[in-house]
Amino acid sequence: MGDNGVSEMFEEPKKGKFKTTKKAKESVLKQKSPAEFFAENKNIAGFDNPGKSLYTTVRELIENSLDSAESINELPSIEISVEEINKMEFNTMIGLVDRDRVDEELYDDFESAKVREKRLAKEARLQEIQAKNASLGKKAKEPSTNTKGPKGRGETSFFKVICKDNGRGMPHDDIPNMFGRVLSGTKYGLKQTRGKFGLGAKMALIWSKMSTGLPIEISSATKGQNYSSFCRLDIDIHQNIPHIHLHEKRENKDHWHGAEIQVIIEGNWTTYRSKILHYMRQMAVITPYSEFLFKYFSHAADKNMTIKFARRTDVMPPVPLETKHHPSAVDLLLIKRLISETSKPNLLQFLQHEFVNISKSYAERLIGEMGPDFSPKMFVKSLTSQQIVRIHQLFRQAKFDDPSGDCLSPAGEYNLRLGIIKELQPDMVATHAGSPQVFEGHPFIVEAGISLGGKDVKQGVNIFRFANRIPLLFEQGADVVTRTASKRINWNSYKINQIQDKIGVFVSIVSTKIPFKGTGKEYIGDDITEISSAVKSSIQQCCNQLKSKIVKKLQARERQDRKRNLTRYIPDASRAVYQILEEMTRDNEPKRQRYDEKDAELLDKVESEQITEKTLRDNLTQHIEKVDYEMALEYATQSGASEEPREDIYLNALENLPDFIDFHSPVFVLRLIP
Ligand SMILES: Nc1ncnc2c1ncn2[C@@H]1O[C@H](COP(=O)(O)OP(=O)(O)OP(=O)(O)O)[C@@H](O)[C@H]1O
Repeated sequence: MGDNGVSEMFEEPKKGKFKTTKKAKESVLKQKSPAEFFAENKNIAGFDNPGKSLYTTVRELIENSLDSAESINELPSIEISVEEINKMEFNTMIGLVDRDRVDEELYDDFESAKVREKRLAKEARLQEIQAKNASLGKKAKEPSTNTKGPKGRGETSFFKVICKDNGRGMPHDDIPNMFGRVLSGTKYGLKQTRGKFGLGAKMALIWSKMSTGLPIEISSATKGQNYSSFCRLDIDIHQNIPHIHLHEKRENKDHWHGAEIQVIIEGNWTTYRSKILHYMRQMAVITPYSEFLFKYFSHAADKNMTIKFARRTDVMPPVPLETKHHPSAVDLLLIKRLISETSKPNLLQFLQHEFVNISKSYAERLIGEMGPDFSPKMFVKSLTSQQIVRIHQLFRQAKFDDPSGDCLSPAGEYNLRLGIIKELQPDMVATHAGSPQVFEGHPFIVEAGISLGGKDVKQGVNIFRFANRIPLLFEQGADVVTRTASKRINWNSYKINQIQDKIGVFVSIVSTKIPFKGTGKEYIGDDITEISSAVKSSIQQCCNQLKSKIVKKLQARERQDRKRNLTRYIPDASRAVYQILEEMTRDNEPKRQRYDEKDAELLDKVESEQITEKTLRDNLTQHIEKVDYEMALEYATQSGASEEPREDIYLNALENLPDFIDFHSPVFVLRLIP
């Protein structure tokens, strides 16, 4: 169709010629703000339903608090409270007068008299059966769901969630945008952080806006600030901008620093209670240097709870460092952005300073390889689109050293072990910290721990997953850790029974980029070979450590059993032998002469009662002791001194000093390795 045709199509139609004149003119193209998009697709950010939304809100607030305290090297102290608000209280809060129902039949939970009668009769019958069963000692059967009360969505529950931390706080003027503009945050650089998307806190606010219509309240103060900021705001979803109700500075007499966020949302405590508590417990495992005070307030006093997760160490992993991009991990768009943001004037300096692992000489070689229209001195901002594509292509094909893991801050084997012992109290535990590795130009470190036994651990494999020190509780089945632990580890070969033993598998992965599937940060896919093989090898390392402990334990038990079994036969054996000896003493003279001297002497001793049944018993006991000792000695000599029972001791430097001093004693040297 020529240009004329197009203009014809959009030409104002002649009056009366077409019926749909206006509609034809209107464009169907619409735009959505990011806030609108996430409000409509809140499930992708972990806000699937009221229960999950309560869980995700708690989680996002805690993770922000941890990021904040750790960023200023402050041992995190976080208080989180969840307070149930019933509908009446909520209505009072928003100034809505509660109204009694008038037209009962209008309601979803309405039950006609006939239906009610039927249900009650059924319930009574069931109760009768249960009472009968109980009197016969049979196990009571759970009542089936269709005998429960009338159908209906039930009373909605609202919750006030407050999270207070001792972190860095926020600059007064930034607060509205940090909480009222979707996709804004301070964690976008190339750095290991829990937060990444600039979305979590805003989603809590969007959910509060959708479910209760109430604003979020933020109090915050930075270190040394003589005032604290208070901000009450909600979000203009269509424009994706904060809508500020109140933003003021207040006195900060106690010189407090940190943030306190309060949000009132719809939720469901009953269905997500255990998830929230599991999350807290796992967070306590991976951050034993933090203290958490979790409080739940309900109208039913017996549901109230206060749980304190105490700090067990003052040693915190170092603050992760921001790093530059690795040339093999950048795409075209990113190269263009780096070019527009760089302060370096020419191509040589740009390559050398905006990427890791490109030295000056390597940059020169790369530029030579790019072709004749490139030169080291050329103005980087004058590069054409084609030239940028050429750089990108070369980055893809050229060889670069792997990025180092220096910018990462793993939990540390010591902390992981401490966390596992503190929270699970297992019978056995082994931990392993892998060395830094790389996927798609991003460094990552895998640490693992395997525990056997312990409290609140089910039989079989119990997976505990952590990514950038966040516990991951959902979508476990597809996660790389679950897949590896359940499909690629031959537990039997480590003398571990996958079905009967209570196995705890802890895997913590840290990276500048965690390849989460989706924005909900629920699981890491199983499709990155480098990560899945690092996970497998870390678990295997732990299993190997456990195997030698298990084998020793089994051998010790075997020894004990063998000794016990032999000892059990001593009385019978000595009695039987003694009876035979006694009988032989009664033999007549000619028969006796056939015995050799030694045997005759023995029989004399039995006759004169120098040897009794007790003598035999004592000698046999002594012999078993001796054999047992000799066998243990033989095992120790065969397996060598290195196989002697050993326990690893973990020492952690109070400060992150690399130049440790060796401690010398006449019999050992203690060397600390960073
Ligand atoms: N407790 C807090 N203390 C200090 N700053 C905070 C706190 N909570 C939020 N912020 C600031 O607000 C910003 C936005 O937080 P938000 O939770 O929306 O996103 P994020 O944490 O950056 O990323 P993600 O969506 O992945 O969690 C953060 O980047 C941080 O700078």
